[in-house]
Amino acid sequence: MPESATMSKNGMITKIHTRIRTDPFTANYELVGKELGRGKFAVVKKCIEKSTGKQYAAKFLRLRRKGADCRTDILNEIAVLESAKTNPYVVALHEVYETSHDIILVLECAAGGEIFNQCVADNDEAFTEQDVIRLAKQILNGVAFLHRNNVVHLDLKPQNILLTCARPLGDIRIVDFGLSRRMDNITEVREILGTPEYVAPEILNYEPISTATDMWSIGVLIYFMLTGDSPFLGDNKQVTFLNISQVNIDYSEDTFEGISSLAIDFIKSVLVKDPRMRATAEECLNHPWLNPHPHPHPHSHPHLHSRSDSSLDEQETSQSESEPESPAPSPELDLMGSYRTYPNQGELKTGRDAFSFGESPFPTRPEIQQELIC
Ligand SMILES: Nc1ncnc2c1ncn2[C@@H]1O[C@H](COP(=O)(O)OP(=O)(O)OP(=O)(O)O)[C@@H](O)[C@H]1O
Repeated sequence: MPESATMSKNGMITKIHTRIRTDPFTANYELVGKELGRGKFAVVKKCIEKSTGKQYAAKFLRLRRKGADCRTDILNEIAVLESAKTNPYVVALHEVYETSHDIILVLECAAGGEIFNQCVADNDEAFTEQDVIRLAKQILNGVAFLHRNNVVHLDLKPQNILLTCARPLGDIRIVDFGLSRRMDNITEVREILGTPEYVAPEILNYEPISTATDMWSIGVLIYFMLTGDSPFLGDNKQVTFLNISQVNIDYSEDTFEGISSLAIDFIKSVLVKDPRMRATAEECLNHPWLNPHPHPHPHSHPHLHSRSDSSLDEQETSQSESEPESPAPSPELDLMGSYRTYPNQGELKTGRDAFSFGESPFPTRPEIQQELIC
């Protein structure tokens, strides 16, 4: 029986099609190994389906959080996973169980773990720029799919981008749709959501959230994947928020040593304060950085150690084979119908001139500090 509730609250979808099983989870699955991870309200454990011997990740979501019933939030997470089931880069939902305390999402197991680990790894464990290009295309493919379906993720960060395999480097899977929202069910979302380092300026300014909010997080994510540095991270949350609010970014040659100027240009196209001026996921997929270049950058970067077994597929296209119905738009045409051009490498600016304190006022609303989900 499909779940019957259909009401939406603040962009949440609660109509789901997956049957919620109430027979014992442990009758059908065996928990194995240690935890795969945990978040604020969930623990994720590896399990084996007894009937098939297949490995999955069981996400145990507490039904009550801080004394409140969170069933609606969990149904929303399930509904978003269902809506993206044809996209290969969104983690697949296999089954759902309910116990007296938890709802258990049986998910495809992304055995390679979080990309975070490789972002901060040294030398031979770290991503090459070619790795980042391949993985960025996959992330954007998944996010473009969500955005075409009017879904915003709102918590894109390296802990929520997993790998099917770490070595050899596999493919990405986007996880954790706990904060995701449907944009067409609401006129505006004015909630404070996300993780401090990755939140967009409009969130700090208490302005409406849109698909562009995810694009900001993608800019932060790609910066981190390329350099190993979190671009806005300060010594404390206030400094981090100030850096975000003023778009204080280090594009210096030191930080980007050996990284192509096209990569910097890509990041600059999304780390733009005005959400309306940010490149969309589709535009990003058409950015020259992500499309084969006849003269690859010859230098290496200390963080971006070259990997002989890199699984880069230069031929990988921006659109997944599973989405033939969605042809890529013209590279220059954005959703507003206006034209966006990508600057040549020669026009790119690098250096610390991006650092300027005191231009735009930092939001002082006390509730922003309080409400931010950290
Ligand atoms: N399908 C999966 N395969 C392997 N590991 C997973 C899977 N899903 C989640 N994990 C691991 O568990 C961690 C927590 O999962 P997830 O982010 O979905 O939980 P959460 O409680 O919703 O997190 P948050 O508190 O950030 O909202 C992930 O960062 C990841 O390391």
